[in-house]
Amino acid sequence: IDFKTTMANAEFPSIFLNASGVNCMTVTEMDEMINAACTGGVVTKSATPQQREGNPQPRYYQLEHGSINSMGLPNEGFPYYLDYVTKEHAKPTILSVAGLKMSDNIELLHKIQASDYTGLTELNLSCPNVIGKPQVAYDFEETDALLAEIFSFYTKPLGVKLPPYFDLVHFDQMATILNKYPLTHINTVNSVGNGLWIDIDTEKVVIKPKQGFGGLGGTMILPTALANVRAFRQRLNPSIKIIGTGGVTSGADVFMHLLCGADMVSVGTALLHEGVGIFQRLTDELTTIMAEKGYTSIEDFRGKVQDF
Ligand SMILES: O=C(O)c1[nH]c(=O)[nH]c(=O)c1I
Repeated sequence: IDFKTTMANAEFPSIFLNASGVNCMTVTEMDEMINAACTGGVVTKSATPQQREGNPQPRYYQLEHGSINSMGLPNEGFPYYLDYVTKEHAKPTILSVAGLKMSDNIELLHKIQASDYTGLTELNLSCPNVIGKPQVAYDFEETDALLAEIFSFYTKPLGVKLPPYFDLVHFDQMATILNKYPLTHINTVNSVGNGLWIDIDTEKVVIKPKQGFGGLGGTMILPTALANVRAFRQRLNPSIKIIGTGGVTSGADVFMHLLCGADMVSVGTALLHEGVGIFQRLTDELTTIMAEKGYTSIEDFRGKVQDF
């Protein structure tokens, strides 16, 4: 079965991507993603104007059913990633950017607009771990104003990375804003912000930054991720594609994201845990499920989850 898909001007040989932040910090990691079997391409670590060390360690911790992180946007800096994505690669790239303030985002997108890069860009509106900075995408007015400013000059393919929402009215309000703009895609969900975990032997939190508060990923956020994929698929213009992210560890999880309407699926926590071999496993497991059900194409079931 062929899992290739197209978003904007990019043909992805597979529906699978890394979740930004995992396996995408350096050229070595990004090349590994591109060269791995069954990947569609690579999403870069969210880039800030300058290189950043990020938060003090430990800043990532693997839990029994997922992960918690407060990385603090460590990255090699925008020029590093723009240079990488502007080069020729065997598969498409998505350049993720995350300003620390509105003017950063505008500045970064002006630079991409002026650059030779013609691929997809993803504006991360949902980093939960920059100390003192609220997530832009939880401020509807700011998000609307930012997108209005960006699309007054930006003409290249652009998507946004969204945090999870937990209120149906918020889905309505955010979708109404997003539908105003010629976005290529949304990527939903980012980590579930500001969870907390404790080691009861030491009675200490498990990560150092932010008194142990960090974004949650992995299996435990799959129901939240599925709800966000379905809610936005129901509300967004069909022209806006969806990368489903959150909680994927098996072919069955991929199948559920696709039933909710995802066009592509990205993997974070499980990729960090298993390595890039996971994409062959997810492909094999999804293929088995489809064969058992008599599906020959993803389009036979994508977005067709049934109400009870
Ligand atoms: O702490 C991070 O670097 C981070 N961590 C996340 O879980 N999501 C994000 O978008 C980011 I930029």
